Amino acid sequence: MFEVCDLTKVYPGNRGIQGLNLTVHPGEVAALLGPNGAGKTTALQAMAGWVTADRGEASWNGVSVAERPDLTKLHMGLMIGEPAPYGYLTGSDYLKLYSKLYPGIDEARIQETLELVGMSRHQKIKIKKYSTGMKQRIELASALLHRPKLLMLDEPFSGMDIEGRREMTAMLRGLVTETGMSIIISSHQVHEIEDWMTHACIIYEGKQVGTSSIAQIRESFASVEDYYLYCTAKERGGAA
Ligand SMILES: Nc1ncnc2c1ncn2[C@@H]1O[C@H](COP(=O)(O)OP(=O)(O)OP(=O)(O)O)[C@@H](O)[C@H]1O
Repeated sequence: MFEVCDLTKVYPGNRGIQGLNLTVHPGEVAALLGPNGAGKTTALQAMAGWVTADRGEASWNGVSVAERPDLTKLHMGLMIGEPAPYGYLTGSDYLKLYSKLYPGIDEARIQETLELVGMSRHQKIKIKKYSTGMKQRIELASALLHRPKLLMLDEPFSGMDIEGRREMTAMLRGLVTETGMSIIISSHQVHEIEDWMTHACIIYEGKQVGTSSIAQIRESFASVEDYYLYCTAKERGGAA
């Protein structure tokens, strides 16, 4: 189980994320939703231990991510920030480089993972020649290489075409169902993840302004988008 308690990272100008609380159990998919600049990426970076939190913590089965990255990172797959930054490497070489971070990843695992993200036939091409969608697929492969129990994804499909988005969401849904992997995902495309997220966490101007299970949302709202609009309008003081 992944737990986030009062997680806070504030940048000059009072921007960032403040007082985030979230619990994600095996097989759950939590969506971070919010407008541009709301603090979703900062929240993911703080949860992953990529930036030092000012306050609060994230923990995996009770072990602090910040204090014991050696224990917790083995269970986490991260796709945050620019995808596949080493343009001079081929796709397969990029995954080989990543494989050194984890024990027991052999060539068969690399090939299986390339297959999962639909990049087998492009693996010998240099990343600098990839489209944005292909870079995102390779980055997703690097996050899945060690078969993490928790995947953190920041706008993972933003550069993908319609087929790519469909293929990757179907693949991830399959992994969640088959392996109990959990996911924390930020996306502006609510409809793409609406039917497989289990929780929505709405972030607005660095604050968590709503968190609810899909079952609860469906009791009162026609869609997650309506819930999102309700939470953000309420925060602006515009909701009834
Ligand atoms: N390293 C940094 N130094 C200073 N300010 C930062 C830094 N990183 C993020 N911020 C600021 O924190 C705020 C939240 O940024 P963040 O990238 O987390 O938002 P976001 O919700 O992911 O936005 P988007 O949907 O556009 O990706 C923004 O105002 C941003 O300018």
